[in-house]
Amino acid sequence: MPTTPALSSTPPCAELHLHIEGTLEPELIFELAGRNGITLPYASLDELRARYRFTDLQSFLDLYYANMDVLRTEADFADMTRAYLRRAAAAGVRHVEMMMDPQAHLVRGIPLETSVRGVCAALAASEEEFGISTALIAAFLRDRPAEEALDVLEDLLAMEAPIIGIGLDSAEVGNPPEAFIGLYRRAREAGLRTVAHAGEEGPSHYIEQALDLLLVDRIDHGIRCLDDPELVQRLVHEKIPLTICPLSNVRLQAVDSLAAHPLPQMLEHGLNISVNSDDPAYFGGYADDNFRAVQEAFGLDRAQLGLLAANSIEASFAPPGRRAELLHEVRRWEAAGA
Ligand code: HPA
Ligand SMILES: [Zn+2]
Repeated sequence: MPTTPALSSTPPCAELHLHIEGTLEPELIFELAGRNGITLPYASLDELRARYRFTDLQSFLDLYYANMDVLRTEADFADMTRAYLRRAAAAGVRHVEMMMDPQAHLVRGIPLETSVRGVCAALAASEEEFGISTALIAAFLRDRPAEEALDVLEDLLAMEAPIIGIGLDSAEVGNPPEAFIGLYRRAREAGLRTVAHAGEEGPSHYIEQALDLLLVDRIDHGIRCLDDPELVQRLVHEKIPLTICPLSNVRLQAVDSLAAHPLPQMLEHGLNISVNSDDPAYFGGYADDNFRAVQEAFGLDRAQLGLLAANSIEASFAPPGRRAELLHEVRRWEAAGA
């Protein structure tokens, strides 16, 4: 008798909250350091891995920015991106909207062209190589001056960088969205989509600011919305997608434990939430690991996992035809388990 292929236990999905620099695995850090003649401040993989214990967002960002130093050439950026796409394909990711942090490279003396061209070279081959459709989001660092962000956006537009939108990331508390109104206005004028991290560590009113002042299409994280029931109702009513990163929230101690993660309440409220990996090399897993973690922690059934996956596709900026195709794949996945 022919054997039927094993059904994947996690659904096909779109990954909407992914920092490409956060996919730099320890092995690749050492490989790129060797290739570029860089002496790392760690003698071994184990010594590096021992640093992956975080107490909050900043403790992670310190290591995240330090490790980026190994990214020097277009090929380095392309290799990192290709490694992510390969792993994401195995995780069931069928479409990715990837953030990159151009400023984090510019401040190290890496030209915009180098980082953007390197990432884009891998993205351009992604559909054919991995079956993953892609879009690129330029994320701006909220702990650096807004004028600098605007200059970088102008440079990205001038070089016709193939970006679909902009985002806002880095240290949240004390860096509210309001400083970036001009940046987001310019992005909208240029026809770009907009997202922003809000309510990861920062208060719920940063989420309101991102909506009211930056007019974002999506909120990255947003878990702190539960502190404000009226805001939750608004997010439901206005169908604002929130890109949730469960393992990230645990590792950065934004929640006390996975069991204490608000994902079930968010589903119950009817929020459009999706499951994402954020910085998978640092937080203990890719999209499939995040799906498995919440499935086990909350006993989610196939329909609930399918809903999370369908949310990710509906919240994506993929063209309607691609969205329809991917939603069909999710329905097939759901039905295969019935
Ligand atoms: O999880 C994150 N939060 C904020 N900024 C970031 N930049 C990379 N990852 C993150
Ligand atoms: Zn993030």
